Amino acid sequence: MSADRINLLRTKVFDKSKWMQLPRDVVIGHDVIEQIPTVCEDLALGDSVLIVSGDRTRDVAGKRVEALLSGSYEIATFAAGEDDPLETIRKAEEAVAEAGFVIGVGGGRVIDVAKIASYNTDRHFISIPTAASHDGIVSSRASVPTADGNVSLAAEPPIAVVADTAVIASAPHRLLASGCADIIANYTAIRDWELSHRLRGEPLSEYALTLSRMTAEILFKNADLIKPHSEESAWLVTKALVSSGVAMSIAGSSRPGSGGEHKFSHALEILAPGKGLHGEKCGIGAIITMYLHGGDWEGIRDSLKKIGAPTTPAGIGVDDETAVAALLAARTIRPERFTILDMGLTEESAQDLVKMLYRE
Ligand SMILES: NC(=O)C1=CN([C@@H]2O[C@H](COP(=O)(O)OP(=O)(O)OC[C@H]3O[C@@H](n4cnc5c(N)ncnc54)[C@H](O)[C@@H]3O)[C@@H](O)[C@H]2O)C=CC1
Ligand SMILES: O=C(CO)COP(=O)(O)O
Ligand SMILES: [Zn+2]
Repeated sequence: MSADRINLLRTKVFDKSKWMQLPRDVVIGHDVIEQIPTVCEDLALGDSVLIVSGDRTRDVAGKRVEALLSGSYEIATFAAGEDDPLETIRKAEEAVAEAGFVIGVGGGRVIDVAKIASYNTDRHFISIPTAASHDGIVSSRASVPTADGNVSLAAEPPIAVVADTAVIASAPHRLLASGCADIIANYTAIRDWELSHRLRGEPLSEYALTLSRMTAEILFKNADLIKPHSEESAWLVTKALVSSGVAMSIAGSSRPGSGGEHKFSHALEILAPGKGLHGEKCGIGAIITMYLHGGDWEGIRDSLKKIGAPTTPAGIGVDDETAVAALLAARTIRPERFTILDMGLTEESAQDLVKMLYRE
C-alpha cells in the first residue's frame, strides 16, 4: 500500500470521534428511593435542587424525595401540569434559575419536562421514574406533543437514574405493559435500521443494534413473567428500558429503538390525539412492520397479548380507517428516517394489512 494511501486511512481512522453520554449512577430495586440523598452526595451536584413532579406523581413519590433531601438541600418544587407542554417547559426553566440541579419524579411527560429544562439551563438532571412506560426515562431525547404532532427535542441525559421497583410496581399495569411494548418494538426498529443501511448507506452501529436486539429478546423470552403489580416484573422491564436507553446513547440517536412503528405512533398522535400510550401504539405498529419485513409478526402479537398490551387499533379506541391513515402518514413523519413504511405502501395494501393483521 502506498504511503499516501496509508496516510489517508490513518486520517480517516483518527478523524472518527464519538461522544456518548451515559448515566453515571443507575440504582434499581426495592425502596432505592431512600438512596437519593447518597446518590446526590456521591455526584456532588451542589446544595440546591428543583424537584419536578406531576399532580399525581408528587403524591406517589415526589413528596418522599422532598422529605429525604430536606435538611441537606435547599429545595424548590415545580408542578408540571397537563396544560400546554411548551409553556410548562418554559415555566420549569424559570423555576430552575435558583437551583444547582434538577430531579424529575414521574412518568414520561414529567421526566421530559425536567430533562428539557435541565438541558436549556445547563443543569445536571436525575431521573426518578414512577412508571416503566417507555425508554425515554433514560435517554437524552425528549418527545413533546404539539399541535403539529410530537417533536423530538434535545434534552439532558440523566446523570443518575433511581428506579424504585416498589413505586413502579404500584403504578397501573397498563404503564408497565406499554414499556414492554416499547422494548418489543426494538425488533422492528432495528430491522428498519438495517434496511436503511443496506438501501441508503445509513451508518449503523453494530454495538447499539446488538444491545437493542438483545434487550428485546430478553423481554420477549420472559413475557410470561410480566405480571401486574409484581416487583420482579418492574425490575425486568426497568432494566430493559435502561439497556435500551444505553443503546440509543451509543448510537447517538433513537434509531436503535425507533423505526416505522414509532412513525406510525407519532402519526396517531396527530390523527387520534390522546388515544393510547406511547408504547401501546408502537407495539400495535410493530405487528404490521414486522409482517412487512417478513418476520415473526405473530410472535410480536402473542407476546404483547401475554404482557397485557393492546394488539389492535380498536384496543386503544382507534378505528381501522384512522389506523390506515396513520400507516400512510408515517412517511411524512421524520422523512429522513427511512423505514419499511417508506417503501411505497398503498392505501389498498394498508387497508388489507389492517383487516388481516388486526383481527382479535
Ligand atoms: N423522551 C422520550 O424519548 C420519549 C418521550 N415520550 C413522551 O412521554 C410522555 C408519555 O409518557 P407516559 O409515561 O406514557 O405517560 P404520562 O407521563 O402521561 O403518564 C401517564 C399517567 O400515569 C400516571 N402515573 C405515572 N406514574 C404513576 C404511578 N406510580 N402511580 C399512579 N399513576 C402514575 C401519570 O400521573 C399520568 O397520569 C409523552 O409526553 C410522550 O411524548 C414518549 C416516548 C419517548
Ligand atoms: O420512543 C423512543 C424510543 O423508544 C424515541 O423515539 P422518537 O425518536 O421516535 O421520539
Ligand atoms: Zn418509544
